Amino acid sequence: MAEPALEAVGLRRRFPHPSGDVEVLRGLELRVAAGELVTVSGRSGSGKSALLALLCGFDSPDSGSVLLDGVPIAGAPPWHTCAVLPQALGLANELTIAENVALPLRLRSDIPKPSAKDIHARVSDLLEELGIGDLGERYPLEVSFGQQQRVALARAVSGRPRVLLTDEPTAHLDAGSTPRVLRLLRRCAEEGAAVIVATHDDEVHRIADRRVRLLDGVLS
Ligand SMILES: Nc1ncnc2c1ncn2[C@@H]1O[C@H](COP(=O)(O)OP(=O)(O)OP(=O)(O)O)[C@@H](O)[C@H]1O
Repeated sequence: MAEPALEAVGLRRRFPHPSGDVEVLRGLELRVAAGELVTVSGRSGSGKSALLALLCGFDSPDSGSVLLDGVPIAGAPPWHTCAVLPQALGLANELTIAENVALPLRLRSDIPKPSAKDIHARVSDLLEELGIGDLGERYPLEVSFGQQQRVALARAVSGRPRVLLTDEPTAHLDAGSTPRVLRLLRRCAEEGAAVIVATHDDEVHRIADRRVRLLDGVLS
């Protein structure tokens, strides 16, 4: 495999529980190369979301480390480096859908800011591609949860992140929308992102370069 873009080394994470602490991740190892799409399966409660939270720096492991391009992360990296589509979506409800998707492009400070015309074009293309091209001027709470989920995916990918982490990205979609989301995830990998998808959906596993399973706190 090529040098990993994202690497998890010996991740351990324990959570308090009324009947005693539960160690959800027990020395987990994962390496994902740039351009690779990896799906993570595992029963409900096995720790998929907990793993994604560690990989994007929202949470810290009890021991072990997460490396991006060989460098340990300290807190959450910027969106253009590592973007996340969490199950809770995390859209800004006071911004329109188009403004939400434009955020990573507007906030990026490491390169010259794209022009308003380029931002508009990127946002429109993504919304169109995901079948929600007519919703840009609405607010997140004025559309369905499945539509919000696609908005959150568009926002995650708009800044062309090096690493894309998505949690159940097809969970609330109708049959017509799933292929659109799968095509976009695949394209992100083909454009060079390391893509990790936690999912129960066999349709998503079918587009993966590699599938790993989370069981008893480790991947196999
Ligand atoms: N912040 C937390 N505090 C306490 N327990 C937690 C916390 N986060 C996760 N857990 C526990 O860790 C375990 C794994 O949860 P997680 O949400 O990662 O599972 P999952 O595999 O993503 O499940 P699902 O497929 O249902 O989304 C669960 O037992 C959960 O209760």
